[in-house]
Amino acid sequence: MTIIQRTIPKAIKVAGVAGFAGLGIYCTKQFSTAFAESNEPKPVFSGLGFTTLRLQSTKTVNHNTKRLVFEYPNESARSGLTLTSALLAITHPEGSWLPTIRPYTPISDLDEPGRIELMVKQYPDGKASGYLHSLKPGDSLRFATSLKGYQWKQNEFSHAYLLAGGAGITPIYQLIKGILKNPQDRTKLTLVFGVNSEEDLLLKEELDRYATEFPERFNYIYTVSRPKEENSSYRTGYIDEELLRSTFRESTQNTKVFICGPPAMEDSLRYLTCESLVYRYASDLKSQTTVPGTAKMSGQTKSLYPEPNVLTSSLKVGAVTGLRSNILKLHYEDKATPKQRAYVSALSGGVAGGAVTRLMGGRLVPGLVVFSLLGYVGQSSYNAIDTWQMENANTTSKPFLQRMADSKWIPLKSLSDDDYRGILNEKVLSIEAEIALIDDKIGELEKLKTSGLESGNSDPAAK
Ligand SMILES: Cc1cc2nc3c(=O)[nH]c(=O)nc-3n(C[C@H](O)[C@H](O)[C@H](O)COP(=O)(O)OP(=O)(O)OC[C@H]3O[C@@H](n4cnc5c(N)ncnc54)[C@H](O)[C@@H]3O)c2cc1C
Repeated sequence: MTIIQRTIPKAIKVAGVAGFAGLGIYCTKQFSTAFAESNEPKPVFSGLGFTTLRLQSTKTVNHNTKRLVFEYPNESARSGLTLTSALLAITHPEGSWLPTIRPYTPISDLDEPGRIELMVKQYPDGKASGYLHSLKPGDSLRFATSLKGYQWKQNEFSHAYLLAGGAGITPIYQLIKGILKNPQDRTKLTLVFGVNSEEDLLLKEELDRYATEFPERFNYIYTVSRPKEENSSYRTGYIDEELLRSTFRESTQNTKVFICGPPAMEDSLRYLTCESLVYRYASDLKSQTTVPGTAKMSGQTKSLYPEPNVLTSSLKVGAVTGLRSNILKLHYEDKATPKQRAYVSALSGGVAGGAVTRLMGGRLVPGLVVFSLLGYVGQSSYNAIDTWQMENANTTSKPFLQRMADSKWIPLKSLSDDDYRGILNEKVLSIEAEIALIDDKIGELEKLKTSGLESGNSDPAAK
């Protein structure tokens, strides 16, 4: 903070703050005016903050999956979410003293007024999913802010390949629904949906309906790894390279692959790209031989949501910063010494880092220790740099050559004026001493000359 304060002139800062304030007021006014004009209530998930919704109804889909419908406080309110978004649900699993936060993707129309629907698969010993499955109509659930995934732009790609595994179909389904219901969007979609058994083909009815309604734009392939039916009508096996090679038949220009599924599936598929798969397919057709070489990661493959560690890191940074600035403001009234700042950063890092790590399913103590250390070391380094900068701000900066000469690693020495004067004085003294010696010599010679002359005059024969 200090660095910014020092480098940005006060006038610019004031103008910036005023600008932001103005923009904020303008946006708020525009926003409220728009809603006032249209008589629409404020979107339910607008901005940051918590939202508590009442569970209206539940529906069992299969042995481990349920659909949960939540109602908005105002029946004409809409979600305000965009493609693709998920909601962070705050759950309170039994026996856990800290809440557990997990993202869940709405499967209902994001513009639908009055309600929102989630589809939740329960994992064995799953904390959040177990809690959500235990909820009864009339119970309420709190949501933290919404989580934005890939920001879809209509007609950005001519064809999108969507690879979904298990409950990973929910974000992919939200995308399919949003694209197909937009009459201006002409993107073609191919879904490859991999599940364990036939009963795990979630949202199958809806997907079948879309395939019938939009035969030119939407098609799908279901693949079942452990089919229960003897003569299953579905492809058997995982989503693998062979399946993708037979699916990706189009030119790779302007196509994109989206992946959403269990971490292991995402990891194994991420390294296969649309480009490499089409290339391999084309080469195989020509030569009928296997194309050597491993597929490389490229920008054409995209996970729909940020990596969980990116999400966790952002939450941690946000929590640490918030906690730290509040302690500094409330307890120290923004007058903490550098040492106190280091302690506050360590404390905030530990508490916030530990809590977020725990909330996102990690272990509390390692999170606490690592983040308090990071907080302390980070703040101390900042303090050291800040002190160094302050000291340097008060001294005039030296030219580059002089700084080089000042370095103990360079065998040159830079001279100050006093050093230089001292050396000159030494020289003058030594010259004066030499002059004095020469004077002595001249004196002696003159003496010799006079004494020689005198003796020559009295006894010229001695010469
Ligand atoms: C952006 C996003 C959107 C999501 N949307 C949905 C959704 O709409 N519906 C839905 O049901 N889930 C969705 N999930 C997954 C969800 O957030 C939770 O991860 C899931 O419910 C498990 O949480 P838990 O607390 O019950 O399990 P945990 O207590 O964290 O884990 C219990 C056990 O289940 C295993 N497990 C946890 N998650 C998975 C997984 N994804 N695949 C395989 N095994 C797993 C763990 O390894 C562990 O053994 C989404 C995830 C993300 C990142």
